[in-house]
Amino acid sequence: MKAIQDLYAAEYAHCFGCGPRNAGGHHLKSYVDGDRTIAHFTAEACYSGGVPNQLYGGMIASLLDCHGTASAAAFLNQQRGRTPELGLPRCVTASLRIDFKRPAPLETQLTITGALQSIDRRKVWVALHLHAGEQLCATGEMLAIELQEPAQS
Ligand SMILES: CCCCCCCCCCCCCCCC(=O)SCCNC(=O)CCNC(=O)[C@H](O)C(C)(C)COP(=O)(O)OP(=O)(O)OC[C@H]1O[C@@H](n2cnc3c(N)ncnc32)[C@H](O)[C@@H]1OP(=O)(O)O
Repeated sequence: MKAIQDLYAAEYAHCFGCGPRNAGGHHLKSYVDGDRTIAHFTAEACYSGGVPNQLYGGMIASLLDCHGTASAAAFLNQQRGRTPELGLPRCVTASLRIDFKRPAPLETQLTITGALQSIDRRKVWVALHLHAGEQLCATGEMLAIELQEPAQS
């Protein structure tokens, strides 16, 4: 199965967190998994927060950010009855609220999931969870917005 990010058009595939065409990026890969989305990521030791073996919060935000917009694009596609191969809507983050519940460990596989909360035209609300094993480390609530097509001249 292809990752959602691998279906982004080439000109929109440069995101630092998940763009396949960003050689220096993190290349997060998100997948549709039934009625939710899922991604896995293992952070190297250099992404430490101030406390030993604690992942930097900005990296947690990055993971939720990229997984959330990919999820929003997939959920919009599903609502419209389109298959991803026909192209994905271009969704960006308008707002992202994060609760840091427990420290997330370094060099350990993390699991990020997304669930659709609601869709109102171009606006998609996604609930996000980040786990290390059974431990819930962070939750997020995202509003992603589909970009409008540029006006034709
Ligand atoms: C051309 C280049 C394209 C590139 C496309 C690539 C896409 C595929 C690759 C994705 C790769 C992964 C990406 C990782 C995730 C990021 O990191 S994305 C980067 C971080 N995010 C940004 O830079 C977004 C910056 N903000 C914006 O560009 C604009 O504010 C937005 C979000 C596009 C919205 O602008 P707009 O289209 O003019 O929409 P606007 O009319 O202001 O608002 C529409 C509706 O949303 C509501 N709304 C807007 N903002 C908010 C908010 N913050 N809170 C609540 N409601 C809001 C409005 O009230 C309005 O509601 P209604 O009146 O319709 O009920």
